[in-house]
Amino acid sequence: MRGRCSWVTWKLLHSIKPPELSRSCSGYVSRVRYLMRLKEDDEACREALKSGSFLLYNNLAPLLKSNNNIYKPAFLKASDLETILKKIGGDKHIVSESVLLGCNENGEAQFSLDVGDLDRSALEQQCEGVFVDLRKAFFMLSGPEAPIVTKGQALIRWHQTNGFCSATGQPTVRNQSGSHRICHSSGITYYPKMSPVVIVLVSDGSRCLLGRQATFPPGLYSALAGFCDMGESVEEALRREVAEEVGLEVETLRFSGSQHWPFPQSSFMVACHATVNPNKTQVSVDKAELEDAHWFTFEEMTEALQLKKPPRISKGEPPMFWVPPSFAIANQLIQEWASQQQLTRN
Ligand SMILES: NC(=O)c1ccc[n+]([C@@H]2O[C@H](COP(=O)([O-])OP(=O)(O)OC[C@H]3O[C@@H](n4cnc5c(N)ncnc54)[C@H](O)[C@@H]3O)[C@@H](O)[C@H]2O)c1
Ligand SMILES: [Mg+2]
Repeated sequence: MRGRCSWVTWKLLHSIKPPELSRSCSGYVSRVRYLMRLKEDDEACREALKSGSFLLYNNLAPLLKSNNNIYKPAFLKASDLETILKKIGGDKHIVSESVLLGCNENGEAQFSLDVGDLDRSALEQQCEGVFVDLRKAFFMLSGPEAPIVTKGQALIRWHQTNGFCSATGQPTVRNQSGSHRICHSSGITYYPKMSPVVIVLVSDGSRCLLGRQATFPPGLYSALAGFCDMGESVEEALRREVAEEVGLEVETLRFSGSQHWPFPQSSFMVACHATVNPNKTQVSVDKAELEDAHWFTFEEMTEALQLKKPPRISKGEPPMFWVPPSFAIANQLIQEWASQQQLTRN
């Protein structure tokens, strides 16, 4: 039986108008509710495709546009996309393969679309943009724009790799927004997935601990990170990862923030600060996981934070120490630690 509360909710959902028409809600609330509707209502989403904007990808590389060397994601209006597809001989129906990304400040739906089957350079020319590998794109985009670009890539990748039901082997079918896929044979609904990862900056009070994997670029050290095991809490995963990777026991931990991380598959990074007993700081590195880990001083960290790009490698010289750039949550942890140290030193 439908209770009063759910009936009211149902009425609300079905009377939602695009944000610009709904004056009673704050901009944010009306945008969220509009998106909520587009996610589940195929007809409304098909309608939004006609007036939305599109971020194109070529084999997962996003299209960026430069204005005076400032790069931005190159969102195209629906009508412009149609014109461009016509010019390069692309099928206009591929637009329906777009995945719903979000809703911009003007209340327009945003979509991501991989056009890997079309002529890359013809598209770049028509769109006056360039397809850039996502890792490189991170260095070219300003902070606030990076998340929508990674979200678009993550959703496209998820659809590309979830075309079949893992129980029956039958094809799965997406809804219009791409918010889920269903196997009609088993009835299983699949939703885009992220793996939870803890990332932790360990401090002994005056130094912080960073590690590097053998696959990292030369000289790069980062906060310790690890995937959560099934059934673990964030706190348990964090204690375990620190013990496994560097042989230390965490005494306290404090939540800092979180981030979606697209590499290599989508992870949900939960970032924390942790402390160890300053008398028990002897590191024993698990060489299967890390190539090296050691304690860094405040001065070393401050210097590394000044570098805004990966340093050049000079032949014969040892690689210069650097830390993840500002788009990585590891950088946020390091910045916070350095500010805290600065306060205690003043
Ligand atoms: N955004 C950032 O600032 C930042 C910084 C550091 C690391 N990271 C990311 O954190 C993630 C985890 O770090 P890590 O590599 O040290 O983890 P880790 O220490 O758990 O070691 C990785 C290993 O864990 C195993 N594993 C267990 N569950 C897994 C799963 N769901 N997916 C993949 N492998 C799984 C695999 O054997 C893999 O080789 C990496 O993807 C890395 O890119 C992000
Ligand atoms: Mg690790």
